[in-house]
Amino acid sequence: MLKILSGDQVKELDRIHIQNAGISSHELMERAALSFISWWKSMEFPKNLPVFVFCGAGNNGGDGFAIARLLFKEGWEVQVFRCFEEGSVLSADAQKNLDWVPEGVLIYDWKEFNSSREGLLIDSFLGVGLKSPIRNSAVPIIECMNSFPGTKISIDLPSGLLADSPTFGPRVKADFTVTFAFPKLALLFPENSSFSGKMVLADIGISESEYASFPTSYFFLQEKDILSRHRVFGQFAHKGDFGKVALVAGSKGKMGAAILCSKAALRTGSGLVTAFVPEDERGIIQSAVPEVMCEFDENTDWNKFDALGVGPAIGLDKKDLLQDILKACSKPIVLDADAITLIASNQDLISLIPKNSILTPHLGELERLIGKSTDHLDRLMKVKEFCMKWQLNLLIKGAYSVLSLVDGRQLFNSSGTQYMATAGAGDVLTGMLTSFLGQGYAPENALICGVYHHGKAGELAGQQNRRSTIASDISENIGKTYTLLNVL
Ligand SMILES: NC(=O)C1=CN([C@@H]2O[C@H](COP(=O)(O)OP(=O)(O)OC[C@H]3O[C@@H](n4cnc5c(N)ncnc54)[C@H](OP(=O)(O)O)[C@@H]3O)[C@@H](O)[C@H]2O)[C@@H](O)CC1
Ligand SMILES: [K+]
Repeated sequence: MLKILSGDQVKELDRIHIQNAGISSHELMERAALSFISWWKSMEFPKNLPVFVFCGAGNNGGDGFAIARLLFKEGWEVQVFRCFEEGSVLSADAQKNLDWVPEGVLIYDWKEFNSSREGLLIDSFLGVGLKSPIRNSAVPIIECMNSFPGTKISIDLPSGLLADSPTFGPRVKADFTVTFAFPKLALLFPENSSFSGKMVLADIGISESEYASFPTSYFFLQEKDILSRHRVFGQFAHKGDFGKVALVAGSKGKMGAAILCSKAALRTGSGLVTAFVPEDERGIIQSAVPEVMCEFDENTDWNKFDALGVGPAIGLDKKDLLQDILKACSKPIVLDADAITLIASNQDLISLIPKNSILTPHLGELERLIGKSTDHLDRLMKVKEFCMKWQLNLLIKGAYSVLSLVDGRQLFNSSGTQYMATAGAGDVLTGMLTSFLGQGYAPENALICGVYHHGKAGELAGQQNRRSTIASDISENIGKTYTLLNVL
């Protein structure tokens, strides 16, 4: 898993890599520029548009000068806009790349920029070197870039955005941010999404082993991390191996939640799925999902199941049932929706939750559970504390959902799409997580596989249906995610 380092650690990582690879810092900058160019080519921007590159005096600006040179070589009309006084001292690598800007690329002062021209703007003014809110003298430069209505692409970070803490001052509003080596933490904060635009991760050839000595609790979960987390089932596997799970879900008028999570558990691979639903409502689920069995006796032996998912639409009058389940269960379980609201308003229940269980609140439920947060960083810290204190796993849902683990690690998921913001998507996830637990996955792996495949299934559904995606479409695409990732 890719470590997410702090802006301060970048220089040290550079130093280690430069030493290991036997290259100069200027060569590393060239790699960054080349990596950017390969993304640029994949975008197929209209070639008739001129490119305006805003460059600062540090290494972020150095990237910009190199990119200007490489784009010019590719046949683009390129203009550079200097974001520093003429005669300023530049970083050594930026100066070298400035010296290498070919004659065909005209260099102007940023004040000469005409924002009403059509073109593509590259923001290479400030990157991870920014450690405090920008100086007053830099504000008009940011405003100038933001007055440009065309596509804006930020290099490494939108200028003005701090790499890993909340930012309040002016910053560039980018359509894309092409960030090097690892995602900068601030690019994953929901409050920055309108500034960072779509994040693109550009590889600059630093291997994960070079990150080994860097302490961090933040990680970025990618497709290549998933397959090894899966269990393999052979030819002789039987229903029992795929697990017997129960879902406590649904109530009068909200039986859809029970249907969605049960079906998702089946689609994820569970051998046997039992739904605990109100007896009067059983007809709905039994005709919608004939593969699901129903039970109604709340005094059942909950430990006869390999895994349990509790909460979707059970109603807030089920505290006693929830308490009985928590007291009875010896294995980790999945808790969602109404179960979390009940726990939030009866906090004495928290200590009854089996260790290593998985909680999947939406933001409203999370706030009820741990209190209000001032921003995402504050939320991350509060959740980490909660998970470590109670030895629980918790998912913060949203773009780049955060998988907060019992040991304090927090993993940002990279799969998913905005089209998953639809009723019942969370019920599908509960079914998937419960299914993986029931298939014998350790809770950490169940959470990682469940969240990643859920996001991937949502992406596939979103590609076909865009905003008409409904939760059932996510479920119907779970199988395709297994094919895509080659999970047997
Ligand atoms: N491994 C990687 O990831 C690689 C990283 N690389 C790239 O290097 C970038 C980091 O470069 P960096 O360290 O030179 O800093 P950078 O962002 O250019 O900022 C320095 C400039 O900001 C200015 N400035 C400072 N504070 C300010 C303020 N409050 N308000 C206004 N201005 C302020 C400061 O001015 P000064 O204080 O010196 O007067 C100076 O001019 C990184 O983001 C990536 O793009 C690649 O090239 C290679 C591989
Ligand atoms: K930038």
